[in-house]
Amino acid sequence: MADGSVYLQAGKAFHAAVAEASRFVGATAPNPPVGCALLDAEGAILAVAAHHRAGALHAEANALRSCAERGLTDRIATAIVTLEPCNHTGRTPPCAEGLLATPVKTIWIGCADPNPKVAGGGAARLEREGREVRWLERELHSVPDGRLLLAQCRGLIAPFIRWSVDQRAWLTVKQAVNTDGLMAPPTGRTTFTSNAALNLAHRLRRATDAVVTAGGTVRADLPGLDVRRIDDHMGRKPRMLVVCSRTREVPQNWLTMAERRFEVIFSDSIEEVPKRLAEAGVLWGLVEAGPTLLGELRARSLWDDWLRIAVRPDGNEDFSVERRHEATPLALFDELAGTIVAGQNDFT
Ligand SMILES: NC(=O)C1=CN([C@@H]2O[C@H](COP(=O)(O)OP(=O)(O)OC[C@H]3O[C@@H](n4cnc5c(N)ncnc54)[C@H](OP(=O)(O)O)[C@@H]3O)[C@@H](O)[C@H]2O)C=CC1
Ligand SMILES: Nc1c(N[C@@H]2O[C@H](COP(=O)(O)O)[C@@H](O)[C@H]2O)[nH]c(=O)[nH]c1=O
Repeated sequence: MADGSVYLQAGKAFHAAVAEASRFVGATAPNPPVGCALLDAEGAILAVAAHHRAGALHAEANALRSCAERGLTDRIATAIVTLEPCNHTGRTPPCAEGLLATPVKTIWIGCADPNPKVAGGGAARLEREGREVRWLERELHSVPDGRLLLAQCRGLIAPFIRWSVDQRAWLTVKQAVNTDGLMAPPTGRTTFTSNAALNLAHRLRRATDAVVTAGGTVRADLPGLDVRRIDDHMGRKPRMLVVCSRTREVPQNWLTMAERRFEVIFSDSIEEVPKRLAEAGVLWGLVEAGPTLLGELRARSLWDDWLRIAVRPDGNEDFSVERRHEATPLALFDELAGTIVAGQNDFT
């Protein structure tokens, strides 16, 4: 096969693997979401699969099983993985071994595994056995949408890295701003953004492990903070956490909150919040709070990325993303990915 079509097929398969992994973002903690596509020698996709939840099969194992069930194992020529295959036995057997049990010739890897137990080991194991390992990062300009796909592969694991390396939850702030530059909705309402923006907000809720709000918003809005507006929400219910200071009184809506199974994080010091969330098992938290908490998070650089939805006087909206790291899980959302890839080096 000519190199051009190899790149075309790899790009297509990376898109499929990222899309499948994205469906399980928010369901795999404390593991990262991972996707895998297996291709035949002509570049046709034989199977696409993802890791569904901790303890369940890894993406590669799931895709291999799908091929085995249909008698297609002998046709596997290329594997596309969003994350380097593992080579250690954890809750499941090593994926590198699973791949080595097939005739796979080439393994394309989206990004290296930051887990010190894997870190380069999976790729090295495959190469030692004579299989070709190709890193998306090194062939970005040849693979169609290479930069977008790399941003998405890195975005899939960004909260996991923050959690496992820094023991902190990844915090995405979502802030809606009206034409006056203010965040308060009109009386009697809890939101003021368009359906498109609210749909995105609910997809973000579905993808995150917890929605984080604060005492002021609970008192003003008694927010639901649940996942609606999405058909394919797969029963996802992010935890709902409320940040309160110990020194102030417990929000007066406490009883209703308790019925809705809110959890309260009392925090003497706001600096502790990302760490406290990580301890509570949250890899990725979506902050939907008012200007007081947002001001505190910003002043102390306690956020990882910041999505601002600004309503313009003509009623349209501008979506902008600020980020403090090169990788961001917001790259997984179609309406934000373009801005993120365009401003690839534009982070603090
Ligand atoms: N447009 C938008 O995107 C959004 C708008 N809103 C709007 O925001 C308004 C409410 O905002 P606001 O009153 O500023 O309230 P916040 O939601 O920012 O909550 C403030 C509360 O957070 C807690 N808190 C603040 N700082 C700390 C700290 N250092 N340590 C621990 N806890 C802390 C305190 O809770 P406590 O007092 O309980 O101790 C404080 O009262 C509402 O009108 C709501 O509709 C809300 C969310 C999103
Ligand atoms: N105002 C505002 C938002 N505000 C957030 O959404 C909460 C209401 O959501 P729910 O209780 O699920 O209906 C509200 O309390 C606040 O946390 N979100 C937005 O996408 N757009 C908006 O204009």
